[in-house]
Amino acid sequence: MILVIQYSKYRKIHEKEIKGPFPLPILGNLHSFSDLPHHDCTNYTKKYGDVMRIWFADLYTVILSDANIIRKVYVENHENFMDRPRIPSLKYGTYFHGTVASMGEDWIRNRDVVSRAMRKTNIKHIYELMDTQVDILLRSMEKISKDGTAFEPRYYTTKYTMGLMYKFIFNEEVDENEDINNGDIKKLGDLMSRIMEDFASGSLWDVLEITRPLYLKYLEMFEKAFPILIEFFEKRYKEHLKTFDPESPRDLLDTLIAEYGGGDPKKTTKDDLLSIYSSLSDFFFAGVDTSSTTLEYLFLLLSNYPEVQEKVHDEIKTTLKGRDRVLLSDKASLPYLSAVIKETMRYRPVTSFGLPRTTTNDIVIDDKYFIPKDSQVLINYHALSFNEKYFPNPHVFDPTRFINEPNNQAFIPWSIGQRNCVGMTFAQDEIFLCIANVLLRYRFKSVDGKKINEIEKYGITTKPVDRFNVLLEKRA
Ligand code: HEM
Repeated sequence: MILVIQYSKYRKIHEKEIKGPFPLPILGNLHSFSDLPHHDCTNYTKKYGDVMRIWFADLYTVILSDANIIRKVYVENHENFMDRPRIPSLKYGTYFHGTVASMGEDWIRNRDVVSRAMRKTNIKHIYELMDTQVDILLRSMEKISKDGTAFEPRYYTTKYTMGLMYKFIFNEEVDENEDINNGDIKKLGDLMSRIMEDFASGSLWDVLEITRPLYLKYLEMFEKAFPILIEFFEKRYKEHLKTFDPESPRDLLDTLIAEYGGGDPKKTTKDDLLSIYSSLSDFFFAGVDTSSTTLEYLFLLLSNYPEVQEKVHDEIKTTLKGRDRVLLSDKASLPYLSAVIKETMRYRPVTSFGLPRTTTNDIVIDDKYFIPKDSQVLINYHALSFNEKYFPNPHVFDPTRFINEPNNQAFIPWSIGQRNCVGMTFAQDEIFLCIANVLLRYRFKSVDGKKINEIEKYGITTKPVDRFNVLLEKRA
């Protein structure tokens, strides 16, 4: 009986149905995935094309690997694709509030609030925060290079982006000597990973209909990560209210307080509070690991390609004409560095499938592809990055491709359209300021003189599979 129900689901649904591999009952196509599912999907494109269908157990999923189609879907048909799939883990991890998880009118309002909040949190102030964090990182590097010990990029790039986010969100300092592998920061990171892991990297329980009632019951009874996170944010919310001045917001939390009721218990609803707490959680979730992993890959690839590292150092040195600090205003004068950052993000995209979207109505895209209502839609960043049509010789790490074509329309690591990454400029600036100032002062290389393993490990953010160290050499 189950088999009949399962297979009736897989029947042909439209003459313009999207092609994909043959599914099995219950698991759909999940059985065919290895521990690098984004690579598996890239391989499937050879047979099924740049728009294909995969059954994630019971969830009909459309995977896009072509920049023109992605534009047609995410920009031209934004309204039909702006929501996120209503999967159980997202429900119990966010109560569908905040920026990442809200839908429809709620999302439109929240996105507007958050975008204004980011603009209002005085831009100059944000740059000063970034500068301070760069200083902290450079002091750690100075000490490590003097001691002659090895430098672990993952630890220090995470400390850099986490320190920045703490200050940006709560106006709180992360102590320079604090070990982020312990204490409050570790607790916060673990909670957020638990909440977002299933949503961002996929979980069988979320997509199996047969076990859904049990799974929902389980989450209702035992999933306590989001309530604990709420307590963490609520404590800071109350602290902020004691000294809150709507005329001079100190941080993101202040600007969200001002936007959602100004802290007045009569004006601030329960929903408003959830929107504030969930938005704070989103910024930690979406803004820490993504940027730190991009920086980690920069350390890895520049160690593996020393000629690129020397060239980019020379460009910075020549441009600065004796100054000892790279400023954001130097960005336009450093095209090779910009190209290196872009090529790193192309060669090793940190979000394998971006964040999932869903369809509000049946739709035919480009007169070719039928996408049914309630499908999950993903971008395969790996396939897009290695699509020869847009990036010739894609398996070669070659920053000059972005010198020749700085505005390559297929380079969209922050997604596109109205629901793209709200932290894009923030991320671009923090990555640029950090790596430029490091490269000005240090040469780095692998510890054993061999190439560092470039293979990635799939996850919420896709990181280098091995933690690695580099040796630092202070430049004259
Ligand atoms: C290398 C760094 C980053 C990359 C590659 C990246 C990429 C992305 C992508 C692909 C999405 C999904 C957009 C979609 O649904 O189409 C996204 C969403 C988002 N990102 Fe980023 N991101 C980065 C850094 C940041 C930073 C630093 C912040 C915060 C300051 C941030 C905040 C967000 C938020 C809040 C969303 C949800 C937007 C919404 O649903 O409206 N991201 N990001």
